[in-house]
Amino acid sequence: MGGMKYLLALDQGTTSSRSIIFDPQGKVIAVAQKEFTQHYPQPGWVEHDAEEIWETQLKTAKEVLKKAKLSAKDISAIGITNQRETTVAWSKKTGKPVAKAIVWQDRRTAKFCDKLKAKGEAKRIGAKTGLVIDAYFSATKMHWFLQNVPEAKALAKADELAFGTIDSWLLWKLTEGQVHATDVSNASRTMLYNIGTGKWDADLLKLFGVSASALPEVKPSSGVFGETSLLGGSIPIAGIAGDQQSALFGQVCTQPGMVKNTYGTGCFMLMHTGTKRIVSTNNLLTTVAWQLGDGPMEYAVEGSVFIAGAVVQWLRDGLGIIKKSSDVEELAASVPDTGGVHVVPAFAGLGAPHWDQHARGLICGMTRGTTKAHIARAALEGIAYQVADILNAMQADADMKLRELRVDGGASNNNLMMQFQADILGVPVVRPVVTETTALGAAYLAGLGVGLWKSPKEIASQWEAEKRFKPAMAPAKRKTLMAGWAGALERARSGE
Ligand SMILES: Nc1ncnc2c1ncn2[C@@H]1O[C@H](COP(=O)(O)OP(=O)(O)O)[C@@H](O)[C@H]1O
Ligand SMILES: O=P(O)(O)OC[C@H](O)CO
Repeated sequence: MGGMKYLLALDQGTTSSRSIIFDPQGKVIAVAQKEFTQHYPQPGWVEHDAEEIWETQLKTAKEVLKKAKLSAKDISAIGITNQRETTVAWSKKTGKPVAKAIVWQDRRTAKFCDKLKAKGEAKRIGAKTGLVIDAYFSATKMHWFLQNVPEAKALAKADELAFGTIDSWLLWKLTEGQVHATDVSNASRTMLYNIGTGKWDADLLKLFGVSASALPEVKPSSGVFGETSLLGGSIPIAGIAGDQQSALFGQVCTQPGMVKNTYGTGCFMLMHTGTKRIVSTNNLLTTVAWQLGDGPMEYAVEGSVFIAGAVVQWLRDGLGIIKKSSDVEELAASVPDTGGVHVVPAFAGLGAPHWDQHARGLICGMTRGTTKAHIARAALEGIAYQVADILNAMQADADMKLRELRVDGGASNNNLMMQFQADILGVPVVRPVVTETTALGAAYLAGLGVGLWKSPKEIASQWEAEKRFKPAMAPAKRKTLMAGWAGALERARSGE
């Protein structure tokens, strides 16, 4: 493949490490993927071995080059995109992690979060970071390391401790300990970064006991971070973004008001708001979308649903009513509606816009005629209703009506669910040809970082729709169904 240069995206997700090579037209050339171990040492705890993350990531990067029959000299730049918030603590001297990484889903700091809320910290933290107080974000995880891991405490005292989200950890390993940096989008998920000033916030560092010297340098999402020589030649690392922001970029939602929703294990909906920082009055998060080179900081509002595709896994593994995830569509389509059944998949509490840590899942509205098909259909609709709650909150925050919703992620392949989503939203749902949008976003950022393109405008024409789902439900029916969902949701809530 002489002459042409390619982009390599490293997509480090919650359950697997992936590497994808794209050509300059944004077409996938090759993919390599490796799952890694999830550690659940106690109820509510979720950990990853940072060394295993690095090893699987490096392996897939080498493998994807082999598959594509390319070498380092054929790659213009590397882009990193990652599961967000997950926190690694390591020694700057030895480069070794002091403990397992604490994953974004880990709830061990929920009590500490309750204390912070009781102390009335929500307003100050919200104003500085755009986040709500929740165990989800990195700051309380860093605090936990400092309180509970003696080596972290000792290294912090000697000024030899490094903290980082997964992007920083991979960058450190790729540059063999030369670069300790992160990008603005990942920094914005730590709860230590002031998204207005663009700096680590001194008050918050004090509140969580973290010293600035342990934190990575914050840089634009696109631009050269460093170089790696581990793939058989020197390659610049020129783009970094958290996976949801990266998917927003890969969906080319680069104009204010454009929205994407990713249907994976959970759902993450982001609306680009340009250089304007919208403060949600409906319990959504304000987050940094990206910063391109020396351009301005761009923002997004975000709603996160903790359980989406995971409810389909539960139908498969918990109830055993389907063999594989994709079977759910045929089963659900075998009945014309749910027969009044609702499934509220609040297995891990409720995320945005409800933020109820203690809510639990339920199935309601069953009659003697209810079958597994009704339950399967209601489970899919339960995903779509949660997304509708978020979009309604977003439209209220931005005071606008959405023109179309761009979708991606494994569960977006479900046509029945996508049609119901369009129906219940009253907004067209559009699925692109390239659904590897997370990795594509990182490739785009890296390409911009080395000047392969001059601006996102040059990339916009690469986005192409594969299927468009048009809303076909009468508004009165939509209203009745949404009211039914609201009733079910109320029953699932903890009353906290
Ligand atoms: N056809 C389908 N219908 C509904 N859900 C599906 C379908 N195919 C896959 N899923 C769900 O999508 C999720 C996998 O999507 P993926 O984007 O790979 O997730 P993640 O990146 O969070 O691991 C799983 O939870 C799976 O149950
Ligand atoms: O790794 P994913 O795709 O499940 O995404 C995780 C999110 O970034 C968590 O905020």
